[in-house]
Amino acid sequence: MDLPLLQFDATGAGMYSPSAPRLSEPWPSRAVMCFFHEQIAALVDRGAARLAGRFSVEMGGHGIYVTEDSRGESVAVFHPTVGAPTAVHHLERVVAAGVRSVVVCGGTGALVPLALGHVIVATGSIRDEGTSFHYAPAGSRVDVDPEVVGALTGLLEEQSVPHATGLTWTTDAPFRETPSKVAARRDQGCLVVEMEASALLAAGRFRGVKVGFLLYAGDDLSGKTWDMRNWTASDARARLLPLAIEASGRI
Ligand SMILES: O=P(O)(O)O[C@H]1O[C@H](CO)[C@@H](O)[C@H]1O
Ligand SMILES: O=c1cc[nH]c(=O)[nH]1
Repeated sequence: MDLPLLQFDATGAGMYSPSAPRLSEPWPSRAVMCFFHEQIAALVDRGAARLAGRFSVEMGGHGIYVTEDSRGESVAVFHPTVGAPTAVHHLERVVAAGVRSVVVCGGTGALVPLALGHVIVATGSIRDEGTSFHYAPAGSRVDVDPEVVGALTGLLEEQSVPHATGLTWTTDAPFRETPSKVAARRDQGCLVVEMEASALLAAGRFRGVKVGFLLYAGDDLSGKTWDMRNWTASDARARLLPLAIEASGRI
């Protein structure tokens, strides 16, 4: 089949390259991609993070914040918008700025019975999106670096945070999560579904950057019918952002 997505070009450089967003202070070498707008706002409200720059207006003009971990080291925090192409666009821009390790904290749909808010450390992802195919040869799966998984689970164990480890299904089309696809991904070993992980992993590897994921179980797709579980109000979000900030110094 003459599918353009199968024509990965391993050697070609892009005709143009990502540029670094300007910051009002030096760019940290670590970042947290946080999908929880309200938790970034809360961090700023309590004076723990400051606005230091913005992404371009075309990409939504999201703020780029700088905070510190428990050792006083700087970490950039930003929302990467929803979906693989724009998440990777934001990753490319921060890598151009010198970021070398990224922890993603986000929500997912549970494909297996998992309590709302249960934390999942992704060990890899099924590539059911298009963006990763521009960064890695065609294949069904991309794995997280086992050392990154170990660093994240180590932190969670230290802090007594119950968690599961396993695969995530990254889809471009959340409204096409059909019962048979859910069953097929579950049979492949996926615990959860989200929209960015495999693309971020492939792009991170292509650029030589470490990427890890602290996710939580949100809405429930493990039964016969979908249960929203009011998942975007889960208190896991407030717990995950500080853990991700700390974890970015461990991967
Ligand atoms: O709630 P967040 O963490 O954005 O993550 C999941 O939810 C969004 C889809 O509703 C996608 O971004 C998906 O990855
Ligand atoms: O991508 C996603 C995220 C949460 N829940 C879903 O069903 N899909």
